[in-house]
Amino acid sequence: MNHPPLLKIENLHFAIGRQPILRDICAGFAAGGIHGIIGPNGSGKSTLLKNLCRIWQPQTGRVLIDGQDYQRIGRKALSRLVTLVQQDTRVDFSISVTDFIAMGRHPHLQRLQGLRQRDLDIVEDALQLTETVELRDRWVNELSGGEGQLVNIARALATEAPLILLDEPTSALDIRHKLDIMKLLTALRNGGKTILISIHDLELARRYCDTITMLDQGGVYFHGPTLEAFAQERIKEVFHVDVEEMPSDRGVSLLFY
Ligand SMILES: Nc1ncnc2c1ncn2[C@@H]1O[C@H](COP(=O)(O)OP(=O)(O)OP(=O)(O)O)[C@@H](O)[C@H]1O
Repeated sequence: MNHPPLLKIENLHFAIGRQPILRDICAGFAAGGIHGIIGPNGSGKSTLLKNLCRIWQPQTGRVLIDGQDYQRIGRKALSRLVTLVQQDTRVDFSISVTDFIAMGRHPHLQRLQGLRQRDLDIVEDALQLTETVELRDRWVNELSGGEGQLVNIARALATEAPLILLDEPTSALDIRHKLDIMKLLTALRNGGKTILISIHDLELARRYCDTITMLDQGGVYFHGPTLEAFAQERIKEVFHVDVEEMPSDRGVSLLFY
């Protein structure tokens, strides 16, 4: 991966009230990669993702998307560049899967404009890519956690945003659905998307992410290639556990103790 960074974070500080949550975050994320954000509970992963799509705004520092300061980008245009798949997929209103995914087209439409054929085609593609075609007429609020997560990703795809942020998309899923999501993200990366994923499962992170950003107490402890991230001393210092890499024919598994 030798692409220039699609996303650059410069000296980002974020506080809630007087409580500093993120401090002096600096990082660059190359286009066309899966970038893992890891760190203990409360280290700031979700808060960082929310700052990167302007749900929350940093008090100081800059976020550059494709070289442009995101504060200078209008809300709709920003939604066409970056989209967040939140952790909680539940909605408290009845909406069909197809209509929910079609909401991803809103940044491309004028106010009160209906969906055009191109929008319907993109929704169809998102259903196909996420293998959710069979769910299309179901109510979103009646889906299982795994189904809901796929539909959420389909909505993100419908935005056509090149930058997709995912907040712990695998945490509530069984092992098969976890692997399905990671394989889907790999396919999207191979298709050119840039993906930032906060993830607790360190084994999945090691296997599927191209780079790792390790947060500790609101700061960046490590930012670089995945294989370097999992050095014993780093894991020990940030997660306070020991780790041993166990190589096998199928890759490397991690033993924590
Ligand atoms: N709305 C809020 N108001 C006040 N403090 C908050 C709010 N949201 C998050 N925080 C605090 O910010 C810090 C970082 O939280 P955040 O959810 O970003 O961490 P995280 O790394 O995603 O955690 P986890 O792995 O448990 O999901 C925590 O100390 C949390 O208590």
